[in-house]
Amino acid sequence: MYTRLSDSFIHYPITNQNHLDLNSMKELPESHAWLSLDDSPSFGSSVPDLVHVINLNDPNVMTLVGHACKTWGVFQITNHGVPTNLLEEMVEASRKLFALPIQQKLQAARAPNGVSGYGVARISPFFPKLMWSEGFTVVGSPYEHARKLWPKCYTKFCDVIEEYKKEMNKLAQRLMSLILGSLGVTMDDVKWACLQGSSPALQLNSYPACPDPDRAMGLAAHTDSTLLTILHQNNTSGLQAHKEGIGWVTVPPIRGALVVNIGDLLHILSNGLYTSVLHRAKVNRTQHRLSVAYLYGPPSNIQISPLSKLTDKCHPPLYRPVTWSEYLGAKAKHFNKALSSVRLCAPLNGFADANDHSGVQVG
Ligand SMILES: O=C(O)CCC(=O)C(=O)O
Ligand SMILES: [Fe+2]
Repeated sequence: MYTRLSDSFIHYPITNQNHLDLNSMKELPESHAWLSLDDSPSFGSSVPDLVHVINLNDPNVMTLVGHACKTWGVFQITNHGVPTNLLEEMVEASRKLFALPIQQKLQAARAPNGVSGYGVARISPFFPKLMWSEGFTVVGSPYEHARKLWPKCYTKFCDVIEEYKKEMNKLAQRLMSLILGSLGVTMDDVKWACLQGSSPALQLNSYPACPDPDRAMGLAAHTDSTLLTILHQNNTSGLQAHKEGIGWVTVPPIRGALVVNIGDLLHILSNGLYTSVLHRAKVNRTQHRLSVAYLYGPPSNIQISPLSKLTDKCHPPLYRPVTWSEYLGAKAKHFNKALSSVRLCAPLNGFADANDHSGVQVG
């Protein structure tokens, strides 16, 4: 069994990475033209209750966070303490990276069965069409790949990445403490929660302006294989979350706010009480959209299983213990059925795991 994050995809290489230079395309190629974007939302005649915006200084913050985790699995946060200039510097560093010529970016290409480097979305093999996006993943130190991008001046990029990871780690731990608190559990009950996440990943996403955005998909529907993800969507609309009974809802960018997604591992940890949110990114005709996702998980040697405080005779554990990298492997193999693949007992309704989203059209 692999416990190192970098080994997660060793058996699941992406063999056919089609590296088109999207920035130079005047038309949408057939390879990127999606037949159905499942846009049939949305709110009918009633006004939906929108993705919550939570002020982290609110005296009621724990209750608000718990409610958002239960009902949506996604929320936005303000007063999060991450300096604005660091958020801006991170976006500028990404902009510089994605503005490099494609041949240069390919110098730092992710190995077919690796996790770090430049490449297409890891979920691409599950879809018949390609996505209108490019990505750069950092697990561990960014130096090796950054040196290939900028042989002489990679230090600034690496410094920004390291500083960003440091700040995000602080914030992720604060959020974990609130989330656990809202479940009636303390950080002391979950010893590993106070430790540094194993090797949290940073995912830089680039969605160039698209000549035919209604038929293109930036990042197809998926849940994150994390405990939680902190997303900076840089004032450009594109992120949508799916809510049962409502459909796809845009998570509007709010200046200075960050988006928090609940991931599959938190769904497991909470024994299904908190929902991992299905989300996707759309593209637009005029703006190049950049986003930065901080993917936070448990330390690599820790097996995640439903918290014992949340289980009893009437609420048996629904999932078997699984490490982060083992779960990433399950995701690479089963994609939207990964949760079912680690499920111990069938849901009471006899259907597939509600959080597997098998019934939602993800393509
Ligand atoms: O770009 C976005 O808004 C979403 C990115 C995302 O979902 C991811 O990186 O996992
Ligand atoms: Fe995501």
